[in-house]
Amino acid sequence: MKKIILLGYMGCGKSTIANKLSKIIQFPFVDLDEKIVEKMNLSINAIFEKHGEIYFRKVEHEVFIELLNAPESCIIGLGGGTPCYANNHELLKGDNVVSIYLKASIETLLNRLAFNVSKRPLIADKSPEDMKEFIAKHLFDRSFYYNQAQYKVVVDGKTIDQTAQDIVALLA
Ligand SMILES: Nc1ncnc2c1ncn2[C@@H]1O[C@H](COP(=O)(O)OP(=O)(O)OP(=O)(O)O)[C@@H](O)[C@H]1O
Ligand SMILES: O=C(O)C1=C[C@@H](O)[C@@H](O)[C@H](O)C1
Ligand SMILES: [Mg+2]
Repeated sequence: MKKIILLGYMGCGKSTIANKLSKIIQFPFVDLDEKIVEKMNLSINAIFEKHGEIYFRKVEHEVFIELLNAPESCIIGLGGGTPCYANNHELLKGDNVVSIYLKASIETLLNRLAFNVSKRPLIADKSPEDMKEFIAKHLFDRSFYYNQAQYKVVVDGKTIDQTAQDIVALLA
């Protein structure tokens, strides 16, 4: 049983790359955010609105543990904040775990998030002018946790296929 964990900031491409990788290595892909939505029967936005972020982080931790303990091999796409709360970063080095930080520059993140903020409650209210500064600070705060991953793959300027192939090479 092997768990391949993709982590990184919102918009770095965790879900997109995990979907691609899943087709190449024939491991199922499980998206932690989607599992949380399924379990709570609420959107991520609605969980934040109704219950608040602290509650979201508690559920996120529980669902992450459930996925790690599931018997089958799979690719797990974490939420952008998962490694930064509830000591989840300590779970990135466990037995049978391969954790990979998809590292994106602020410019790449801005481009990829530009038309996609509404489903991401932490940035939904940011104006385009404020976004760059917010991401720069947030990424700085979170980098310590992201850097706890076993591997780092830089995604800037790469196609989805190239990043997926970089990961395949790591896993070989
Ligand atoms: N080369 C690329 N690699 C990955 N994603 C890309 C690439 N080029 C464009 N994208 C786009 O970037 C956007 C963000 O990707 P994605 O939703 O997979 O990020 P994420 O890390 O899962 O974000 P979140 O943490 O918010 O779930 C998507 O719209 C995706 O299509
Ligand atoms: O970066 C974050 O803290 C988040 C990222 C998303 O994947 C969701 O897990 C949620 O919107 C919080
Ligand atoms: Mg995602």
